Amino acid sequence: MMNFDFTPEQEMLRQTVRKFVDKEIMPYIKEWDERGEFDRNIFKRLAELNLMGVCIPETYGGMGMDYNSLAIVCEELERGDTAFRTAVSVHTGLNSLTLLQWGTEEQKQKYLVPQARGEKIGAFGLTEPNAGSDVASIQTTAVRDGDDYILNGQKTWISLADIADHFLVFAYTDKSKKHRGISAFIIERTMPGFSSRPIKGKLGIRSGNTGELFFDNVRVPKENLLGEEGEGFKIAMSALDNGRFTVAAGAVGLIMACLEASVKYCHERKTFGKEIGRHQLVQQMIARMEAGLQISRLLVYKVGFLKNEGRRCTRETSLAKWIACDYANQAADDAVQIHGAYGYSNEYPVERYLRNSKAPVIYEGTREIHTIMQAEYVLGYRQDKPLRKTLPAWRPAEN
Ligand SMILES: CCCCCCCC(=O)SCCNC(=O)CCNC(=O)[C@H](O)C(C)(C)COP(=O)(O)OP(=O)(O)OC[C@H]1O[C@@H](n2cnc3c(N)ncnc32)[C@H](O)[C@@H]1OP(=O)(O)O
Repeated sequence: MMNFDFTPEQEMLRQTVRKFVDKEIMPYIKEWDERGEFDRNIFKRLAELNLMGVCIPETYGGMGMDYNSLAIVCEELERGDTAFRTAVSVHTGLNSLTLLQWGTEEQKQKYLVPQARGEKIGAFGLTEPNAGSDVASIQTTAVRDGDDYILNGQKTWISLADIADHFLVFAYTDKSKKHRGISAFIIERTMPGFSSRPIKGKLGIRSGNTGELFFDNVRVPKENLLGEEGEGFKIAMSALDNGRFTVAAGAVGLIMACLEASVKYCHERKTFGKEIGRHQLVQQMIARMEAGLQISRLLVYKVGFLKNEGRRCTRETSLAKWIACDYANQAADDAVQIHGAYGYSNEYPVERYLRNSKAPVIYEGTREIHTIMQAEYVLGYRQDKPLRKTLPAWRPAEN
């Protein structure tokens, strides 16, 4: 059965996040963006609003809502700013859901529960200076030493690098096995030999924290191996399935923001004796934004639906991520164009939208990676195999 209605709980959730964004992000975002600093208080507030583990089961400290509720949170947050949605994507999408899927009961109790409650922040360390799209090229190593592993290497472009308490980190335990020799580890910031530093001078998502991680003989107990040795590549990819879903949902929010600002400006600004909204080439841009919004939303909620059913949806997620981020990038470009010269200044928010819209087209699989994946699926070169551990289907809480 298909149902496009939101539940009263989902509507309430949307209103909660929207109110939070309007009151606690919008008035300050220009200043945070200019300063290029992440406001740590945001996480505290998100935790107070129970938004740090929306779709994590209540038994693990979350709200127990469905996967589309997470999409709603991401949409509304990115309507405020891409950086804050990115933070939630990393904390919940890439980290917490991966712990839920692959973690042992002990790991869930120790790491997932405090993350879902918002007491601790989680992040994800995969990309390296010489390994972005080509994940199997990572050089970080983890060598077994008694009951521990010794990690050495470096990660870059890590969201929340200087903020997170826990990181999922990917390293080779056996280089000879190629991608099947990568393993996943839970690393704590306090482990000796771990350090981080911020990356400065970003085009966009300036109010977010992005940085590098360094592992200098970090001793990690074997209990912190996530999944089995050699399962790291699959764990990273399944984490990206969750992360990309939230990125796509966020892109929907960015299109909403572009439309909101553009519609307002279309009614305010007059040229040739009429509101600019009356000019057909401006209308074309507005129509393209609306089409992008509706198409992207359908793709995102379909992924949420499949996730609720407990079905693997790598293919659908990749499509949603690619299309929604491309539309958001186009919508931001159109929004600046509609605002003309004013769109080029930070007097209006649309220049920030354009700068921000570029990151999601690059991170969590570039536009090019997703284009290739889609072609490979259609041509029959790529098939999704069943996984040893799957993300649990969503079940409504019993009263
Ligand atoms: C802009 C400023 C901020 C920048 C921030 C940057 C930080 C980030 O974005 S974080 C991560 C970004 N990185 C990515 O998104 C990586 C992009 N690359 C990919 O997605 C993949 O490597 C991709 C699609 C190219 C495929 O790689 P490829 O080497 O062909 O692997 P592939 O053959 O498909 O799969 C290898 C194995 O993994 C399994 N696998 C593939 N996908 C999945 C999945 N989704 N779930 C589980 N297992 C999977 C396969 O079944 C296969 O298993 P087996 O070993 O049993 O055969």
